[in-house]
Amino acid sequence: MFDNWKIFENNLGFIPSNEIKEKLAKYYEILVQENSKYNLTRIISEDDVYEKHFLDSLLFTKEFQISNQKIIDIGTGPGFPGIVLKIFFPDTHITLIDSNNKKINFLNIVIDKLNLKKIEAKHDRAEELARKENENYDIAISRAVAYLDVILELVVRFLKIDGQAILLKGPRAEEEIKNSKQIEKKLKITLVNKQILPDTGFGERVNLFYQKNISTPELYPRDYAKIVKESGKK
Ligand SMILES: C[S@@+](CC[C@H](N)C(=O)[O-])C[C@H]1O[C@@H](n2cnc3c(N)ncnc32)[C@H](O)[C@@H]1O
Repeated sequence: MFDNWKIFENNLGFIPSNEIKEKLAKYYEILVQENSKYNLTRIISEDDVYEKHFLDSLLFTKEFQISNQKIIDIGTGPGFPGIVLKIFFPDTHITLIDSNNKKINFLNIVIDKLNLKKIEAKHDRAEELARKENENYDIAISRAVAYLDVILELVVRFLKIDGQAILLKGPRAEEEIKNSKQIEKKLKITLVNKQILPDTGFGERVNLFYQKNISTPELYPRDYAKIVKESGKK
């Protein structure tokens, strides 16, 4: 049974309620049970999942309010950060999207067994769903999905005007910003905040916050092969 709640208190400023703890425990149990069937994560020890997946999914909320927001988690995989955000902030409306249908099947089991509300899991590619849903979300969030220039193009059309993209990144974020081919100018999105979190034992985390101020030009997102080719990275 996970008991290092001190690390949550140190990093978030509070210890989760019993109701949240119960939901996290159930989520962890399903993750372990279903991992081999759905090929979800290589990190599986209890402490690691709580610290490197659950806590890491939440660190940005120290500086950023998400209550009542309409959020899409792009390339959510086993539900990071989307399921964790739903457990901690039940009043948000969350859409999870992933191009791998196995992950969606797993997420539907979690949603059902944890009895989560105002959350849905969609099987689609971000670049295709973005055109169908067009400028429909307050926040588009993504963790560990693609190189900076690629992920920016995948997320931008989901956002309403004035919406924010939040990219949860690791220690290579600075290098990705430096090597960026300035796609944000074309996408009409601006880096407004950079949250650099100290290394608490699982590597430095860098969360990037982008603001969209005007409508996304019709050209974007382009098809995936084109995006990747132009950025030079996956
Ligand atoms: C490395 S995993 C990260 C999963 C999760 N966000 C995490 O932090 O553990 C990347 C996920 O993005 C999904 N993905 C990659 N490209 C995508 C796209 N164009 N549209 C939707 N999902 C995509 C993959 O199927 C995979 O589940």
